[in-house]
Amino acid sequence: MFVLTDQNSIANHYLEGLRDISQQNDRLKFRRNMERLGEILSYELSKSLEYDTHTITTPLADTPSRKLKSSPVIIAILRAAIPFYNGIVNYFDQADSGFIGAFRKEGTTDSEVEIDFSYLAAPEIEGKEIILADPMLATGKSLVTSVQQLLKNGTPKNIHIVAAIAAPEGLEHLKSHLGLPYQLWLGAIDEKLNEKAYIVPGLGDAGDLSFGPKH
Ligand SMILES: O=c1cc[nH]c(=O)[nH]1
Repeated sequence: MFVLTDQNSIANHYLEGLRDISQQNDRLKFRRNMERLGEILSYELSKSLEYDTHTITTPLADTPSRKLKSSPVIIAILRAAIPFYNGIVNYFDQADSGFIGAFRKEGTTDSEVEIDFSYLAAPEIEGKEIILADPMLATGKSLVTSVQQLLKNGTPKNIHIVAAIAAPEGLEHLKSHLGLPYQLWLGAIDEKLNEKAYIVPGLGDAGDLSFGPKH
């Protein structure tokens, strides 16, 4: 498991920008900070993938260069993941992408959160490295539901779960329910979920802060 806040890096400034209520009134800045975290976590994740060495030709000479063995497939859980996804696809810029509409029903508490699954548009994933972008890993239920739906498109080789902030309850839920090999790439692990299944201290509602409140 990789956690950005374990390290001294500029990524901590971007995470602070996402969390700090005095900076949250700027939607462009919020989305850009989410995108930056997507980019930085993608870079860290990229070190775990397999590469081939091949020879390229510069204007002056031949030289060896490393190339990804195969491009991962990026899956974004709508809608909060869109800016985070943009950061990931900025780095894996030739990847196939898929989109999932899975959201929790309003008014439910942590213990009774129900996931409404409404949309899947994803490529074949058989034998592929999957990058699943879920910026706020709260209960983990929409993530597990998303993976179950994705399995209609094949069985992946490996799943990289990328989140800006995760709750311990969500990480436990993945451990007991995912049933496939996975790696975690996280901005931070926070303290807990509150009674409405929001991450505490967290940052609030990532979808609303990026795009405005839902009606
Ligand atoms: O705290 C949370 C949990 C889920 N989704 C969010 O946007 N925030």
